[in-house]
Amino acid sequence: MPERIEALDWSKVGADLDAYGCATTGPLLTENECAALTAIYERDDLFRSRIVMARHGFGSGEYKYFAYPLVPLIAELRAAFYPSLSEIANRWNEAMGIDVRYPRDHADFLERCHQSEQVRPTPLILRYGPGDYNCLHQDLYGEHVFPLQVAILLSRPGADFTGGEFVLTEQRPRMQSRAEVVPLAQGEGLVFPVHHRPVRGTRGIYRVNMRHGVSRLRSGARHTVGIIFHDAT
Ligand SMILES: O=C(O)CCC(=O)C(=O)O
Ligand SMILES: [Fe+2]
Repeated sequence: MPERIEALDWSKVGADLDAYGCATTGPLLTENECAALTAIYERDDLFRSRIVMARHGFGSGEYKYFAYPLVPLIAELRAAFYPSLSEIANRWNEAMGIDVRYPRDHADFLERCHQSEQVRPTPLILRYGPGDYNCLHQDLYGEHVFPLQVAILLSRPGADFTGGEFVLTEQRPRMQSRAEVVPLAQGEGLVFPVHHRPVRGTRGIYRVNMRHGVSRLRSGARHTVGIIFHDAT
């Protein structure tokens, strides 16, 4: 996994995040890995909790948070993505005048979370069926926030499901909001901001507020894995 993630075009990921507020990875997980992750959704022993989205007004569908120790593939993805993302996160914080900096090693950042009682793992698998959707939201779970996250589509668009597009919105200060719909292939990842990002305007750099969600599934079943780098209270 570290080799696969190091081999991504990180300068393009950074440039796409700066320009559009998100970046696709291209093929990341194999069909077999996607199928294996989809299948473990049924393994309740691997998860710490199950959320039925409609009960909380989050949309329709459900998700489960992995328990520690994370299954190896998820642990590897989380640790391998983090170092390159931490560079982008630090550059963004500098641009936005935020003095938080992120260590190079995910274990060191988790230590910071754990010292503030953010100890519960946040990686998750989401499952949507016909008519399900995920309302626009931000994955904030406490004081400590790592500002970028990754979602990987496990299902095959057009074959396993239709509809269910990944949607990002950005709310710009005193301007109308902009939406981005991101087509993903099975096994492809998307890097996007948790809550805000810097945008260069005519009068310098400003902060735009970001939300993400999923449009209504027209048919079939859609599974996604979400990798969030801060832990939860
Ligand atoms: O199902 C999706 O594509 C969105 C998942 C999500 O909200 C997340 O990964 O944080
Ligand atoms: Fe999310």
